[in-house]
Amino acid sequence: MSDELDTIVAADNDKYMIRCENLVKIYKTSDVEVVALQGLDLDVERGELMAIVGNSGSGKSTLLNMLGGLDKPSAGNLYVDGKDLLKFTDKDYMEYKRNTVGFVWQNNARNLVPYLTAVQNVELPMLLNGEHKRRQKALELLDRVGLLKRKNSRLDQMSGGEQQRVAIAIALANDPRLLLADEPTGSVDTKTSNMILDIFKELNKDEKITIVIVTHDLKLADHIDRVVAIRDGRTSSEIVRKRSYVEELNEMGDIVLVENSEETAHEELIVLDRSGRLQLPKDFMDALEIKGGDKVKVELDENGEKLVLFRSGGT
Ligand SMILES: Nc1ncnc2c1ncn2[C@@H]1O[C@H](COP(=O)(O)OP(=O)(O)OP(=O)(O)O)[C@@H](O)[C@H]1O
Repeated sequence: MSDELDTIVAADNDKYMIRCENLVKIYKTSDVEVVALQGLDLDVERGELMAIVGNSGSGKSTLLNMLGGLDKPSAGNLYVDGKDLLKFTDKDYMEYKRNTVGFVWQNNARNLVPYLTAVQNVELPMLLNGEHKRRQKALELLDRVGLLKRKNSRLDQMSGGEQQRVAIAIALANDPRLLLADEPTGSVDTKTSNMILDIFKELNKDEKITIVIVTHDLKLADHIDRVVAIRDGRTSSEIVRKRSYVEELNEMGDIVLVENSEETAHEELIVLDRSGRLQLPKDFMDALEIKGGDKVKVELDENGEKLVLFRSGGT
């Protein structure tokens, strides 16, 4: 690649917090190979708060593990914060996990030490990083997740939702630019789930942290501007929250017409991959009574504006 092209590509990659191009992950066990990601494309802009949804086994956790630097892709390109993860050495990965990315797991046992207090739990990663002023920062982080009053409670004396908020404080201890959350509301009630989402929204707005949430919780996804669906290890569709007219007016001027406008609509879009391939949503396939491997006919309508798809043999 020429120096000039190199610079352009680097600048382009730098615009995004995450760029996945044709990302492939193959797990090899003694006798089988599982293709968990089969050429996934995904761009996430800096400062975005977005969600990834998909059925069990579609590759969500695999993707999150790649983004978190916990596992290496088998092929494709993966840039996070302008860094090319496929070129990472073990040392680069260690620094990346220490400085760039924070992780909130669904399973608290992975985040937390039950016999330590909330504040001790938050201090722990800073201790490992040799950070000074740990206590003060840990208290600030607990305050940010609304748990300052519970600072001296042992984790096993706290509810699941409170533990999850401590887990968020821990994930923030290294000032990550990217926060990854795997089913963060998986085991909590609706009220707690809303509270956790509010914390993410505040962090995203105030601290400009890019946040990627993997979730099965469609109610949670309803409150997020961009939701990307993964099917069979590929990006299949994208749901974008359309801003309401009232919301746009609210943002334009100093007259607040409506305090809290929830009247927004979501629009589902199918994502074309970089080669122009698309994955049809399952309900469309069911409606046309077609399945994978069938042949279909694709035509443009008379104005050349719309794509029309026919079942093979149909008209
Ligand atoms: N370490 C591994 N070794 C072998 N196969 C794996 C491994 N991890 C994941 N897989 C396989 O890769 C595919 C994608 O799994 P993944 O866990 O990413 O899906 P998921 O969408 O996160 O599912 P869930 O919602 O159930 O967590 C599955 O077929 C799974 O069995």
